[in-house]
Amino acid sequence: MRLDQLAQQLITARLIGDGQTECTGIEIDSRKVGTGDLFICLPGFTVDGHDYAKQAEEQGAVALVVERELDTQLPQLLVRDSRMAMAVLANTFFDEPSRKMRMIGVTGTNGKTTTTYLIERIMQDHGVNTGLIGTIQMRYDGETFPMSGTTPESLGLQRSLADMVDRGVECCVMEVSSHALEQGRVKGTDYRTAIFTNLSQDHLDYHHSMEEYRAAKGLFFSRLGNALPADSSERKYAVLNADDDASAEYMKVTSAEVITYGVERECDVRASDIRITSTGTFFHVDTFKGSADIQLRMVGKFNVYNALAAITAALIEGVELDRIKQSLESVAGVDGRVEAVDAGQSFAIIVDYAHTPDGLENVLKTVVEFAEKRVLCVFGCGGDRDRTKRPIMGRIAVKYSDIAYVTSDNPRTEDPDAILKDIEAGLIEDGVEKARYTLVVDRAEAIRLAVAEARPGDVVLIAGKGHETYQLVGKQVLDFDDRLVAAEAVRGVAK
Ligand SMILES: CC(=O)N[C@H]1[C@@H](OP(=O)(O)OP(=O)(O)OC[C@H]2O[C@@H](n3ccc(=O)[nH]c3=O)[C@H](O)[C@@H]2O)O[C@H](CO)[C@@H](O)[C@@H]1O[C@H](C)C(=O)N[C@@H](C)C(=O)N[C@H](CCC(=O)O)C(=O)O
Ligand SMILES: Nc1ncnc2c1ncn2[C@@H]1O[C@H](COP(=O)(O)OP(=O)(O)OP(=O)(O)O)[C@@H](O)[C@H]1O
Ligand SMILES: N[C@H](CCC[C@H](N)C(=O)O)C(=O)O
Ligand SMILES: [Mg+2]
Repeated sequence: MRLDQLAQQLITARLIGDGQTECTGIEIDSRKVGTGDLFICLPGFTVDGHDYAKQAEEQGAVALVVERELDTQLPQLLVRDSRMAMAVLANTFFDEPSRKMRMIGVTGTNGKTTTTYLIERIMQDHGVNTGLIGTIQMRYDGETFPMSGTTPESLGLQRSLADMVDRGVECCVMEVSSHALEQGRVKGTDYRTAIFTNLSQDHLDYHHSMEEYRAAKGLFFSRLGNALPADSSERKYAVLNADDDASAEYMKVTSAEVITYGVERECDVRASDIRITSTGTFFHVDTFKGSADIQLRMVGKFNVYNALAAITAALIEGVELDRIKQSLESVAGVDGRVEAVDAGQSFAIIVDYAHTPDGLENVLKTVVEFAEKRVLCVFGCGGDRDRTKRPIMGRIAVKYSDIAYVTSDNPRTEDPDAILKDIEAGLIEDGVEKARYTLVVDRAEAIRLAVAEARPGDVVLIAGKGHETYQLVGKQVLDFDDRLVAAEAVRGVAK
């Protein structure tokens, strides 16, 4: 595509140099630039992409997108915000792929991955070729691709969506994080349905306050339908959790049709008669397309909410309720979410991805319900992330468990001991007795201690890392899988 054609999409951009330049690709990482690429200089959070323009040029870049004019022979497109420009350019370059599929996006603090997996299963079972993008992986057309975060940058996203279209994908269900919304990673992506799961504390390192965090998620609903031409008859849907107070605000800012789901409050898709056991969750659901009894194989009241969100999205897509029921009942679980580890031990071990105060409270409440005896909870808090959630999670862990093993969960560049101390601060403030918890920096050791302590009827809950197969320490990525470490610990104790 010619540079001046791309420039046309940005009315305030200033083109410096030859607009006839043909750009055969777009790139944001100088190390990946190839001949013919347009290199977009992003002022990052750690380094400035403008400093890599020279390297990009040496690797074959033919033009640049910049926020300040650089001293170079290459043609430049001068823009106010290159991250936002990237979203527009990528969407244009890849020919607006989101308009060629049915797009379903899921935002919220917890439950995004689970909800997307449920929707993917229902749509696939219904014969719709469906792609998925989220925390665990991206997958479509029988292939899986690793992910380094939850929602890709706009460039990677549009590239992947275009590939999905080329490979016959008809529907794409994806997680949309608050970081993504705030940074414009999904700008211009045309969603048919936007789902909200819930809002609770997380990421305050990035969003600073709950108000800012709530507003970031609100962008998903206020922008919904904005990409449509005025005369379009295409409908847009905001699927909101009636039991979460933030929904009232999102209802006000969206021009899409609102459909609500929930348990406690009056809503369009409502569950009742919820019964939780150690092997599954039963509920009755009344919808605008009939009623059903559903027996999930997944445990926890929170999974009823995830299922309700998935049911609503699938009803919008025209799937019949009894087909939805069949699909939901066939899902054994999501990788690393309330996943049982069975190494032949006489007590239960559960690995879960709860890494927020609300997530931890929910999973612990669930475990407490079916634990015959004690609950032993191994958990930590991520480094270089929201520090204010640490003492809160500490308090929650001791409130619901008999012994808490406070340990490391991706300390990243922070001092692991200091993170544990931040968690302990909440316990010291509350005067929690020392016998109720222990600080163990080494996560494998913490798991071994919990497993050695466990007796028949107890439950060991290992929270925070779920599907992750690594521990991030400093800049290193070390192999680590809670499920394997727990199974090894059981074998070690048995010896
Ligand atoms: C805070 C944040 O969102 N950071 C993202 C951002 O990093 P950054 O701005 O620091 O990038 P940078 O390293 O400064 O680089 C700036 C530019 O220079 C370029 N560069 C850099 C080095 C070089 O040699 N050559 C070069 O061209 C880079 O490619 C980039 O274009 O852009 C990077 C590249 O796209 C992302 O990988 C990175 O995510 C980091 C890893 C991250 O931790 N993000 C988290 C906070 C995040 O976004 N999480 C949410 C999930 C939240 C949830 O699930 O609840 C997510 O959606 O993933
Ligand atoms: N609807 C929900 N409400 C509250 N907690 C939930 C809900 N669904 C899942 N959880 C808890 O949160 C954890 C993470 O769930 P999931 O991976 O589906 O969320 P996510 O929003 O994708 O997380 P991330 O922001 O890291 O991508 C689960 O392991 C579970 O403990
Ligand atoms: N999407 C979340 C995942 C947290 C997972 C947890 N294991 C941690 O590293 O804190 C984040 O990037 O903040
Ligand atoms: Mg996720």
